[in-house]
Amino acid sequence: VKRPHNFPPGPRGLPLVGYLPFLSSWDPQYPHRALQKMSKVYGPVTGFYLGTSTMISVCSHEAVKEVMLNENLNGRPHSSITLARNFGENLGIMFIMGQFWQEQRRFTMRHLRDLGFGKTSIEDQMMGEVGDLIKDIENKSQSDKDRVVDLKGIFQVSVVNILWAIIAGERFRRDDPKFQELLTANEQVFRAGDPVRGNIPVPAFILKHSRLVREFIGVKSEMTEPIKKFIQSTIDDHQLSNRSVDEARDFIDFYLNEMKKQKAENPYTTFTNNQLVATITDLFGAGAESTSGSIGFAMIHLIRNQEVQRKMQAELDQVCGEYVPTLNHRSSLPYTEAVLMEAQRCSTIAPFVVPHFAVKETKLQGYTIPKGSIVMLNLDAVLMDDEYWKEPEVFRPERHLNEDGTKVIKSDHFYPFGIGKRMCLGDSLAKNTYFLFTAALIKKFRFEPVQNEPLPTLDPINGFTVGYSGFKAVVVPRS
Ligand code: HEM
Repeated sequence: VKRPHNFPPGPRGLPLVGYLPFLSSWDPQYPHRALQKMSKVYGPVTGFYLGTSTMISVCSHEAVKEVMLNENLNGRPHSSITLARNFGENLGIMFIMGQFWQEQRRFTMRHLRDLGFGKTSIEDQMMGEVGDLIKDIENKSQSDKDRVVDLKGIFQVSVVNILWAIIAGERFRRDDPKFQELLTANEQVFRAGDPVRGNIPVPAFILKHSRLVREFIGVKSEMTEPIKKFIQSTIDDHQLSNRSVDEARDFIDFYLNEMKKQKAENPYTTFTNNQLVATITDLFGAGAESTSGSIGFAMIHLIRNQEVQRKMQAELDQVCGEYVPTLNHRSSLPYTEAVLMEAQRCSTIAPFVVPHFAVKETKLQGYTIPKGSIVMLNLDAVLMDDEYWKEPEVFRPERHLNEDGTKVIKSDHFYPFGIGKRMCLGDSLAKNTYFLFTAALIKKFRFEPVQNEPLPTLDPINGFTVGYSGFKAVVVPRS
């Protein structure tokens, strides 16, 4: 395949399929590590063909940052997976671009913020969910003679309940089977996807008729059907209640009002029912998996590092006394903050961020990036870069603290939520949720490894984002 002038260095592939058949030879298990190994040979910006698409793999802090801040690289590829998920159209927020994206993202962010994203106004509600989770774990620990608790999937309900209250004004019972089904379906969609192959633009008819191709790129979009149906029925209920802007109590109410207003004024409006369904599918998907995954990985790190757990408990006891940690305590808990940061650094749940796309020909680290290239940002490479982080594989919260441990150091190499205009839209909610749950659990319980069993693994499970493996722990209430 002839490469464009000044294209980044990289391996050559075969006609039609490009480098696709050889990619996994670099690392058969983890695509993000395969591309990191490739960058050691070709440099931090590597270019190759995947199918007929030009693919740019970006593996250094300087280059990743340059992409995130370059508006010409702020598009998203239109993959067959997202089309299959969203009524055959490009909808939602995560996978759209241009003016449509700007308009929808701005509206969504404004209202989610007003409704409590990152605000203490919803803290009571969050603390209610924290309390329920603590009770659930307490009961499970009490009912086992060795106090062993299975912590698989246990954080998801709590996290989604907070998000769902903002979106739809409702919460679920922890044991509601219908809700559990939705969460399982969501998890399956995320775990099935191949983060690199999933971007190849396979024609819809091939995707529809070939199970082999679907499996190869990890399409389980049929699993989003129950989620979409559930979202639609929630929207229908809101339509019936027909609350005006003054009575609006959640995101769906605000969106329906905007739809009504725009329908009367603007024949080309982008505010439609399907767009609302797709936006909520994005928020539900992005919010449920990522935040509960971050809590899960942090808990595994803390079980594997008992000394760190004890130090965190000592700080929590000293600062919060008998109380469960609140957002007000947060700035007085530098060690706890450093533990949370270190878990996000060692086990980022988005090793590939979300794929970016060149909307125009542009330059990156001096190379020419052709219009239409898919740009894979390797956040894991940034957070594990041994030239910046000393012994990056070692879990060491102190690296985020000043010498006497009283202040958190903000490094410009640490951006688990991305930077620039495509940055995570839920970061403020995610940070608060991640802090309140992890800190409360460590304050209330001691988590220990189960005797005679291997330690819970940190090896991530692949997918569009990566997940943690379910794990068990001995959970002992602290007095
Ligand atoms: C610990 C939890 C989370 C992490 C680590 C995380 C991380 C990220 C990252 C790295 C990106 C991509 C940035 C880029 O493309 O350059 C992203 C995008 C996004 N995130 Fe998050 N996220 C988290 C939680 C959430 C939550 C709770 C929500 C929603 C409620 C959310 C909604 C989104 C959306 C909608 C986008 C796409 C934004 C766009 O394309 O304009 N995320 N997130």
